[in-house]
Amino acid sequence: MQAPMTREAFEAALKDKGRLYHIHHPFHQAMYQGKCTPEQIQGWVANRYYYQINIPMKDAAIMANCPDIHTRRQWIQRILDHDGHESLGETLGGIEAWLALGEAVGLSREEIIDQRHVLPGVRFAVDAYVNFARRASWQQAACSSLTELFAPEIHQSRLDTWPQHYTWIDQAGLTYFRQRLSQARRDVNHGLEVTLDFFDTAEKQQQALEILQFKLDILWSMLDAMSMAYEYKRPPFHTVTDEQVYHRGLQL
Ligand SMILES: O=C(O)c1cc(C(=O)O)c2c(n1)C(=O)C(=O)c1cc(C(=O)O)[nH]c1-2
Repeated sequence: MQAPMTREAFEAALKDKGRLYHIHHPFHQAMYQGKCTPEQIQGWVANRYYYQINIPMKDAAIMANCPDIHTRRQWIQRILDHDGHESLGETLGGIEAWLALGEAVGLSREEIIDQRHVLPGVRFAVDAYVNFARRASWQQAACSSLTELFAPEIHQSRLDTWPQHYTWIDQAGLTYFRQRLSQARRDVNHGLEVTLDFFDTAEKQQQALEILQFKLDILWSMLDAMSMAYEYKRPPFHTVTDEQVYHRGLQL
């Protein structure tokens, strides 16, 4: 039987996955180089809204599968961060902050909330994440959140480059990215502890790396769908119609 990696080597192997983070996707690279059109930025914000609103449902699914009171007491903070709560004081709930970002880039709240711009490929990728969290053990689902190891850098790159490249965007709208810097660091410390404790055999460690890859695939696939629509001008059904005919989520 193969010996497990040491805790340090396992952590390093997880962090090495950062090479495949969506910060390296051409859509994001163009964004940081100031090459995105207003339509592309708007498309990205409208589509990412679907990710934002599903994160608290994903976290609620993790909590529903978690019998440990101590973990739940900590995990619930993630839901409050996104949904907003009086205890957060001046801090805006993440979903509300994302809507403010949407307005800052020229979208109406209505067109964000009704999901008319959400591409099917983005929807399927995000849904795969939520469904995974429903089916997996809470430790496996916690592991899938570890892309947040790499998220502070991506939020910072928006704060560093947007004001200079996209002067048409009201800077007050960037609050979401500022708030996530500290929230992501706190979340990931907890997620990492859970992962390093739970995945304690060579086999389990490989599974953890595969779970993290699954999540990296989700993030990359979302941007692939956005590239097709907003960069290559090939949104779904473009050979047939100019209308955004795609469904807005089935309420079953
Ligand atoms: O803007 C980004 O590129 C980005 C990436 C990720 C991520 O790596 O999953 C998250 C976020 N943002 C984010 O804002 C966020 O709240 C968040 C929660 C989670 C998660 O998996 O629980 N990921 C992310």
